[in-house]
Amino acid sequence: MLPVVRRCGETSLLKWISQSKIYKRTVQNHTTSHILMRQRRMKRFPVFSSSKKTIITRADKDTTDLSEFTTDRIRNFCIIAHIDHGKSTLADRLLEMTGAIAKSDRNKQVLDKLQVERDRGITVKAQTASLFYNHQGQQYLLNLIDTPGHVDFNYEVSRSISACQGVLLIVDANQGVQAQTVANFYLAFEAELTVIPVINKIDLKNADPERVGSQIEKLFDIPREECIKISAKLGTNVEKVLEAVVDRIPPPVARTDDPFKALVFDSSFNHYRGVIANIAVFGGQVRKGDRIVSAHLGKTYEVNELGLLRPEEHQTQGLSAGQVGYIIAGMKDVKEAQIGDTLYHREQPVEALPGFKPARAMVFAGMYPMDQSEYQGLRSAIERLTLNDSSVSVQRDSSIALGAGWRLGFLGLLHMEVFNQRLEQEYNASVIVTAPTVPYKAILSSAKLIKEHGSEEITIVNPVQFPDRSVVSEYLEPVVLGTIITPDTYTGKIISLCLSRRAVQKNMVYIDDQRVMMKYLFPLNEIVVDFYDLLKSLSSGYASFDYENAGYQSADLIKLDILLNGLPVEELTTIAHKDRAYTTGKAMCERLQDAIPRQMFEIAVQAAIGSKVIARETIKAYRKNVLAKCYGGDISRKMKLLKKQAEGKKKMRLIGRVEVPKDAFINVLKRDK
Ligand SMILES: Nc1nc2c(ncn2[C@@H]2O[C@H](COP(=O)(O)OP(=O)(O)OP(=O)(O)O)[C@@H](O)[C@H]2O)c(=O)[nH]1
Repeated sequence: MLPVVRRCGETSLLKWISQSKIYKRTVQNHTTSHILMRQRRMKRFPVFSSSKKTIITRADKDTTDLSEFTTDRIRNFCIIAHIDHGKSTLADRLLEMTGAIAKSDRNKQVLDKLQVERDRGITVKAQTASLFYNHQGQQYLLNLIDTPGHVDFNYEVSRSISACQGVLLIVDANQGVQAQTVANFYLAFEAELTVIPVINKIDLKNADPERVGSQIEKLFDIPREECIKISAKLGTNVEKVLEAVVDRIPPPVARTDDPFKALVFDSSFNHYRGVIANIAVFGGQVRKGDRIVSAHLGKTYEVNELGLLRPEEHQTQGLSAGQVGYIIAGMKDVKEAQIGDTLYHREQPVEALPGFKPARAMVFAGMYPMDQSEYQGLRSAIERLTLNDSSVSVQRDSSIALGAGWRLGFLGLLHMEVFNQRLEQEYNASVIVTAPTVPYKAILSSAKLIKEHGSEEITIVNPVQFPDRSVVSEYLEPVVLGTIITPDTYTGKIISLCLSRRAVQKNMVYIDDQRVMMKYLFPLNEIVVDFYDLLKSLSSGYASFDYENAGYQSADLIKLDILLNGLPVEELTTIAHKDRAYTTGKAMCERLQDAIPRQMFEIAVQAAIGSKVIARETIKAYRKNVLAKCYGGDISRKMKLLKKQAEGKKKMRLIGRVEVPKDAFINVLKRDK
């Protein structure tokens, strides 16, 4: 079916937005003019005068007393944007201008602290930094949270938003509004935060801030005059951003004379100091030596240390209502101070804050230690890392080939890779990761099974547990609503790509005279592995993509078994759409053929649906005589070679008589899509 393309003016675009799912979910009782009204209520902002003198000071380093910062002198905000639009660069510049970091640290992206962030050049973890800023003779405490841009780390953005009253929405002056700009805007909008649009990279040759300003006006109903045009790299107009933060973002609503109440919005584990919790104080105050309780476990702790993050830890005498900082209270176990927990004074219990909605895993994979003797070490590494990344779900699992391990749920494939890399870099733990799968569902028809599971509907996160067709009335696959924004020259190619992924077009509109926004309903399985890379390469990097959950749809699914000489290999079992069964099966057989060394007998590698074989490769017989290498009669050399061969065999998994090297086997698993 041919897509309907509309060039639309503001009214039709707004109409379209109002019909879209994201909009409905977000603003059921609002109209876009509410954004305007809300922004106008904060109407202390319209004039930006570059002649306004800004005095920037550095706070006293060691004896910081925050008592002068009553809530009206505090602003909490986060920086949100599409990937690479310059969040971290702007954050650096703000830190530099307010004296939190030295000028010599320019462009070092100090808030990207993790090794994985520096290696990949992306932010994966939200980072907090407190700035002292003198505006019109008044000293302000600004708490900034720099957030990741990639869709896989959206959970970080939504958590950060809960500690803020406003956001800086950064848009690249050349690329314009992109898919994650839209998604992040709605996250802020849903939380009723003040949005300050900032058009960045105006120094670029192809920058077109006017066009971007009109996109922002059309899509978000924010008057274009409210956009601040900056170059974070060169520092141009960044001062205006600081002024706008103070003028436009409302102070937090919190009272110092209420009982102490704080939300743990982030948490990490330090080997020597235990749990370090990042908190937003919603009421009252807390000081060193206070006895506080964690609502989650009901345990009492003594506050050993607290302070601001600037972005390094900077001890203070206390933290009070509206402030954001860190706290260390002798929590030694990762189960303490969970993200979303509420802290309060032992003598003044309060009702717990609502916390966070758990993240919904999009991709599941098995994770196993390389050797079972490393199981305990890996368990504690996973526990500590999930404290810092609470969007990962963990369930114990075991496999015949790989032993005891876990089934982990991630928000996407990049998230899975980053978690794996962090395990290696931060905990020195090397792991085996199995093929990723999306969470399918089945509606059971067998009364016996329904009784066993306690419900008609089951979720399948491990392909081995895929129930047979004979006991199922319907299989369901997860679907997502994808947003693609692209220059219109690439629409033809992108539509073909989407159709090849079983996607159904929902909408297509022009957001300006060259750029198109398309909405497609995708089976999640079709985009999880390589869709984003393909989209980028066929649009020369210009198209952007974001998606949100859109529930489940009925699907013709099958379980695909891989057999070695007739015996099924449990770990290679996958769930596939019926139309994809042959290509997936054939590709896996071919890879397995390459991965298994020849043995003394012929090996049949087969892909099968039930008892029906759909693809086959053969590994020819071969005799590997290690001793043939030994001419002469050196017995010690012969023994060494035999020992080496025996050690090699230990790393083999036996399937029937077939020896499969463990690592080769995993390589097949990893690339089964
Ligand atoms: N020319 C120019 N380049 C900029 C400007 N701001 C940022 N950049 C560059 O854009 C790239 C991305 O900047 P980042 O600050 O890492 O972007 P980000 O939004 O934090 O990226 P993620 O955290 O990965 O989403 C870097 O190469 C920056 O040097 C600017 O004002 N002008």
